[in-house]
Amino acid sequence: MNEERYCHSKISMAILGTGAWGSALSTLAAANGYHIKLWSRRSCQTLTEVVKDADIILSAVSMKGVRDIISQLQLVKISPKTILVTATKGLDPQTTCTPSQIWQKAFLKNPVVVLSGPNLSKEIQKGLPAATVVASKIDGVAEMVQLIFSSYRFRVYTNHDPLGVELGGTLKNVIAIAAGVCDGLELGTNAKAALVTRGLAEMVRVGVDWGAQQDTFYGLSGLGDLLATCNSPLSRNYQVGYQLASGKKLSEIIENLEGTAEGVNTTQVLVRRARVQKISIPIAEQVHRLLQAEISPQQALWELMQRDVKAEYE
Ligand SMILES: NC(=O)C1=CN([C@@H]2O[C@H](COP(=O)(O)OP(=O)(O)OC[C@H]3O[C@@H](n4cnc5c(N)ncnc54)[C@H](OP(=O)(O)O)[C@@H]3O)[C@@H](O)[C@H]2O)C=CC1
Ligand SMILES: O=C(CO)COP(=O)(O)O
Repeated sequence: MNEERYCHSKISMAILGTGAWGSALSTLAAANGYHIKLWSRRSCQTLTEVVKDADIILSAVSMKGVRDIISQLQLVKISPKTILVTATKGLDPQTTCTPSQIWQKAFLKNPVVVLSGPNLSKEIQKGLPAATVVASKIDGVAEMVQLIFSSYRFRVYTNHDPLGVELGGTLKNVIAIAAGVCDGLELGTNAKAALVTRGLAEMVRVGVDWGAQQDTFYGLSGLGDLLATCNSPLSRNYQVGYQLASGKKLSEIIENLEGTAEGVNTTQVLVRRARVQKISIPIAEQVHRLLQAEISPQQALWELMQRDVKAEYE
């Protein structure tokens, strides 16, 4: 890594996506004195103008925009030294790939960093304390991104398992929908603890099969994000589940939701992948059937509770 090129006072960063998360991340970096160029589809500046000379390009677009943004960026000549940071928590419906896998395939020579953690953007915008993880396989790259965002109110940890960090943030959205249902049905604290713990077991099974490290799921980007999202009405995914429990239709919930609930798409992709890989994910399967309106929330609970008895670890 060229030290001079990355002298911090000179680092320039472009953030793509000015939704809730892109805006919160730009607030954090700007508070540390970095000059950030923001881009969205509604920007006056072109994407080319915004990413020109950027040392770091951070994408905070929702999953449905990832391929679009990448195609547009491929038309712009970006340096192979430019660090690409992905903050999206979703899965590609066509390939089941994670965003970082898509970014890396499109920009083979560029270092790719995953940023993910228990980061409800509304709390961060209020200045409340939080922590996150930046992960890359390449030494020194995640550390660069760590410095940009670290502050007394935002603690950033590095990690060498980008896939595990990304899958933690992505898969917990499915369990957060189930947690919203659990609270909406007023099933109690015992039920919620069981759901979240067994949900984590499903995340670990899927993640390890995918090639991620098991330990990563017990850290901030896995368990940490699972706890935040399953326990907060600020989470859009939790809201989807909570409102389904009250009898609302999914289409109506999504129409009135502030921002994106990635878990709805992620559930479909996850279930498809788990069936191919023959991985048992009973909670995600019931979330899937509920989102497809094949069963009621009460039936989903019944299906989970009447499964055959088994050992906790097998
Ligand atoms: N909000 C949060 O607390 C957190 C969110 N995340 C993740 O970050 C991602 C974004 O979430 P969030 O900001 O909340 O979502 P929002 O719905 O608030 O914003 C989505 C962003 O994606 C952009 N976008 C969507 N499709 C396209 C496209 N085809 N081309 C260009 N841009 C597109 C939108 O652009 P436009 O404005 O033009 O529609 C908008 O900037 C999600 O994957 C989410 O899971 C991660 C951590 C925390
Ligand atoms: O990922 C998040 C918190 O870490 C945001 O959760 P929601 O997308 O459910 O709002």
